[in-house]
Amino acid sequence: MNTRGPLPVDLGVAQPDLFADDVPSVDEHFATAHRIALDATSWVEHVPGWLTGSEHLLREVIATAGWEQRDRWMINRVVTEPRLTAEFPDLRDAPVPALHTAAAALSEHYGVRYDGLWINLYRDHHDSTGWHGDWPTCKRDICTVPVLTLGASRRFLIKPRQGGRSLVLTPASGDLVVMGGRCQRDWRHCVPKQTVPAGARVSVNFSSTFQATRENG
Ligand SMILES: O=C(O)CCC(=O)C(=O)O
Ligand SMILES: [Fe+2]
Repeated sequence: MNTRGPLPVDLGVAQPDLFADDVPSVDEHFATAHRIALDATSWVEHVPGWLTGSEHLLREVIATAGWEQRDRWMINRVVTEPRLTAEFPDLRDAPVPALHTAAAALSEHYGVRYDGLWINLYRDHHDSTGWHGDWPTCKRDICTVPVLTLGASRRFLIKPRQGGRSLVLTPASGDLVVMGGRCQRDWRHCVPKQTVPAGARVSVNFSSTFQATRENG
């Protein structure tokens, strides 16, 4: 069961027009990109400060995305997800022009046509995403998944599917984290709850119909 409607919490964010001179823009050259090889076939890339004007974009996305509180079955009980979600399987339905520009720049750079969005809102430090590999957005062995952070910095962990040490990234507002190669098959990622208070964080996950489709149809 999903419920859609006005934002159920007051996140204390100002209206977008107060930041009208802070127009979001992305670095089409990905000049700060730093790629980490996780193993021979998986990698994660951190692009600090990829988007400028992220506070403006955060407020715009929070105000316009149309958030859902989703529930899901966990074995034998229904659990309310500890975050809000806005999903745009067709990018053309996404309300914020800067996200269209960002998708175009990512498509050009990574050679994947990003034509959809999946947006999470972590209202505060109690919100989280558990360990997972992305599905159904990645049904191919090799997928490139860009995730843009807006707002609070939170820890983003990635560890081998079989278990083992986690790599920790702490993307700040405007940073991009990109998972590539066999990451969604062989690795798991999460954004854990934390005791240290944090304000609102939005993560924009760029999806592609191509990657969400199995190799053999
Ligand atoms: O919030 C993040 O940085 C990651 C979100 C995520 O992994 C997902 O929604 O699949
Ligand atoms: Fe994910």
